[in-house]
Amino acid sequence: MRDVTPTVPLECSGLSARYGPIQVCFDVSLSAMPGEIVAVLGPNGAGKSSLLGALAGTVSGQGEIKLCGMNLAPLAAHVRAQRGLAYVPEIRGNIFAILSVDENLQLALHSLPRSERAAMKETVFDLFPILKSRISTDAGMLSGGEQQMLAIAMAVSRKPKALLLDEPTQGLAPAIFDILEETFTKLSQSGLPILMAEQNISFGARIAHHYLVLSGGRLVGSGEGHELRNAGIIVERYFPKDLNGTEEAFATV
Ligand SMILES: Nc1ncnc2c1ncn2[C@@H]1O[C@H](COP(=O)(O)OP(=O)(O)OP(=O)(O)O)[C@@H](O)[C@H]1O
Repeated sequence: MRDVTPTVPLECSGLSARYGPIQVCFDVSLSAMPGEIVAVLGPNGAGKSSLLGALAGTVSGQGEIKLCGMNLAPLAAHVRAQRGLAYVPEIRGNIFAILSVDENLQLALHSLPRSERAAMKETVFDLFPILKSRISTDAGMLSGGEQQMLAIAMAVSRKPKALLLDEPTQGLAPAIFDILEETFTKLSQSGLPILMAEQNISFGARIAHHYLVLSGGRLVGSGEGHELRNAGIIVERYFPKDLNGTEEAFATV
């Protein structure tokens, strides 16, 4: 009989991450289905960025990583990106400050067939109209929110199969959160799975279908996105001994 099990877009199991001899993530297993937004929550130093880096290939890792059934684990970071795993690092690390918005977008669009580039450019301008009005501005001159929009636009321009977002709201004004919420919701409705590291539980509550909690590099909890509406309960449940410090570490704008 034919196997009709749907292919999971993004999954990993037994994933570790390390910096030289120091291991910082341990035995992490997770998955994101089509159109799902999965938030990875945890305070500073929990290992969220390291986990995303191990998935993207920018941090040394061991374990199984699959993208639509393809084994990514042996592949270098740039090949994982070519295969369709898009990664927006913390602090907009994928944009080039001395290049204009247009030049940055051209770099990302280069991975598409020439015939698809103009339509994709319009798609990203539909997502972020402000970028169209800043087309000739150097990326380094954009506001933090605009830089984040450009970083996401570049990742999306490559028509990825899954999107990794590292703390997309970090350092941004709450007004930008609305734009990001709308964008991530639209992307997920188009079927794109999103794995998002986030310290801001309230932002997670606005968009995540599921959440995972990382502490000390280990997954210690998980649940449905709607549970995040009560951030206090999440903090108390997973970090009861360090409530004050953790409340600060978890922003709840
Ligand atoms: N380049 C590095 N070299 C050595 N250790 C690192 C490096 N980057 C992070 N670490 C350590 O790895 C652990 C996990 O850090 P990581 O940045 O992944 O956590 P995080 O949950 O993303 O925190 P934050 O929200 O502050 O970014 C921490 O103990 C951190 O000090």
